Amino acid sequence: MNAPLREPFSLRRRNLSGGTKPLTGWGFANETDRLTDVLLGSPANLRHLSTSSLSRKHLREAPCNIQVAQSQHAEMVAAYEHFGVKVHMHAPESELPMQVYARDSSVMTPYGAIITAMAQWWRRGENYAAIRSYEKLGIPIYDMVTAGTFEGGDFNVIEEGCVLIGCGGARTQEEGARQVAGWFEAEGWETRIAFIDEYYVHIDLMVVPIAPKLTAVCLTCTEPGIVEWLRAKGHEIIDVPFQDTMALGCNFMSLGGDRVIAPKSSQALIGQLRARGFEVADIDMSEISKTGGGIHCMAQALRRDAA
Ligand SMILES: NC(=O)NCCC[C@H](N)C(=O)O
Repeated sequence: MNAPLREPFSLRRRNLSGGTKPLTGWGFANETDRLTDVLLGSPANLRHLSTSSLSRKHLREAPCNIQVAQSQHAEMVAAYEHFGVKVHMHAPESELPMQVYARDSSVMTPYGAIITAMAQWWRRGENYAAIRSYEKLGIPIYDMVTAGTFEGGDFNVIEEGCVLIGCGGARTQEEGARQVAGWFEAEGWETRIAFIDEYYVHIDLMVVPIAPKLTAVCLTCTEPGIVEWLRAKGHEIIDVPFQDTMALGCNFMSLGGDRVIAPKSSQALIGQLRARGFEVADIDMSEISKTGGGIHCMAQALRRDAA
């Protein structure tokens, strides 16, 4: 495999009128291409905070055992390494209790990274830490969200040149969603905004790509219009039951090449994937997910190679 080609780091690589050139050494066209490099966050400073209805429920009933959560995260890291994926880590900062959710503070695109605009004050510093991470990695910034808030779990590349943007209001605001959509429309992409209830936090709780034209969706909570749109594009859908979805069971990571890292509790999804011949690394994420996110929320794909 060729080493990523270096291009000078910059804070705005985006061509303002569109037509930005894709990076050569980083990024990806499809969320289902072969993952070679992933950016993760350390759980060293993880705290179980009242961040969403989902995390609050566990705070009330049985708060997260942080040590167990950290060992579950280590198992997830080992799974990436087992599959030959190079793991890059944000430098942990003690002031950032949710840095483990590396999906949200930035978004990797074919043109460079977007620095998002976190909604909750205790996560805002993650955006600055992410700029430092990309500088260290030598990955230029495509642009930074300036119109309201936008979180990376709401940027969902459905297929090459097509993005579904979640907008629940509390995390990603419509202003932020429309700013990002506008950038990608200028690049010639198809964009679609999915308005979701803030209870679900981000769109990647309920819609996650598995393989080309194969997408996991929680049909119970996803707008029928979004499901029809996916089907009209020829996507086959694996339905993830509502209860599993609320336990982050639809929040897994496609590694490409029919390989997936998924939470052990998501038995219906795992059964369907194995029946189709997928290799699934199933990891017990039950403790760490009490803090409100899953495997997809914890990962930012930095590079994927097309088959
Ligand atoms: N993409 C995601 O859904 N991320 C999960 C973030 C969980 C974190 N506790 C939060 O509420 O911000």
